Amino acid sequence: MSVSAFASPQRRRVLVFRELPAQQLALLQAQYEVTVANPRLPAHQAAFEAALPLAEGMIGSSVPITEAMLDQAPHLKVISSISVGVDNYPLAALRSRGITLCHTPGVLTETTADTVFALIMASSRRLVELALHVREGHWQRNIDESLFGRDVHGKTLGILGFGRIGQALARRAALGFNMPVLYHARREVDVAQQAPELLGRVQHRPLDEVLSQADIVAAVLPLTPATRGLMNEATFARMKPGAIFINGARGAIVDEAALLRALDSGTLAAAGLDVFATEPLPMDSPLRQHPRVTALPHIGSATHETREAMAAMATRNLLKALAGEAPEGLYAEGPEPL
Ligand SMILES: NC(=O)C1=CN([C@@H]2O[C@H](COP(=O)(O)OP(=O)(O)OC[C@H]3O[C@@H](n4cnc5c(N)ncnc54)[C@H](OP(=O)(O)O)[C@@H]3O)[C@@H](O)[C@H]2O)C=CC1
Ligand SMILES: O=CC(=O)O
Repeated sequence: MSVSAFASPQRRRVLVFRELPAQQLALLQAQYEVTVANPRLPAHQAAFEAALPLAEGMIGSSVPITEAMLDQAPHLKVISSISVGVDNYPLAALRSRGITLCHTPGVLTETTADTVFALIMASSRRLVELALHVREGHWQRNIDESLFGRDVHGKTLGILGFGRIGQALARRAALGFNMPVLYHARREVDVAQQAPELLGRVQHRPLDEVLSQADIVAAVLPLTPATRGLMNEATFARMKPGAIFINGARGAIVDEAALLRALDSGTLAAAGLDVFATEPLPMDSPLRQHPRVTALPHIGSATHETREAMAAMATRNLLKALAGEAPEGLYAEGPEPL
């Protein structure tokens, strides 16, 4: 991505802080003066900072937007995130400054649930480890039980967070793999209304019960002050010995040192992780090389179809909100609605 600006003093300005497909960029350029600059790239930092003072709209993802940045952007009206998660944004500061936040719920739900289920399969059946066994030339005779995995079908799945992605994951597990599902969320979902196909197949339970009864626990809830560090020494200790932990939410909901201890002590048989406290995962993180960790580079929604749909929705959101109309992906809730 190159830093680009198309200057004209009369037009309203938009700052694109992450790559946007050409078609979406063209839609923005048709109406606005557009600067493309990702502040995570050293070569773009100056352009990003130079664009803030006149920007009325911003669109992008994977960049923590700070109050200091908002201080530099007195004309900012809308931020359109190319993500469903909004943990990169200072929600209270946006609210107090009257800046609209948009995100992309829904369009990535099924793809992300696919990824989380793939991590469940990979961790339980040791797919990455065994594929490497073949690739590295170790398959000289039939494998013995030291390389056997664990069944997924019929096992109890615990889901932390039972919104769009949690329910899509539950459908895969309950309807496809005959798995009883226990879920933890602050509110019980009206399954008959919201997901009738899951009636009788999912149960709302307190966190402790989900952790102590599930064979596999998968996290798909937002990162908020209440969920930061939710999985720690004490909560991992409540899990069944030999259980599997999957994180498809955000890295910071997990105390990674406690996760490593749970793996090394045998409390956990394996972990499948799409997200990490620091991304990209640092080269010296023990999670990179751990034999019982399947680590993915935050690819929950990373298919061609879904990333295009997210970029298109985020662009529509930005254009509508800047035009004073109601965007479909308006982020309306605060971080802690209860
Ligand atoms: N790995 C990846 O690439 C991706 C990760 N994600 C992550 O997944 C998250 C969920 O997305 P989505 O399903 O669309 O979101 P939803 O808002 O539809 O669902 C969130 C769920 O989490 C529950 N929840 C919220 N706060 C708490 C809490 N403190 N304790 C327990 N449960 C809580 C909510 O229920 P209630 O409010 O009743 O508690 C709800 O069931 C995103 O915020 C994002 O962080 C999303 C897409 C891709
Ligand atoms: O992590 C991805 C998101 O959309 O949130």
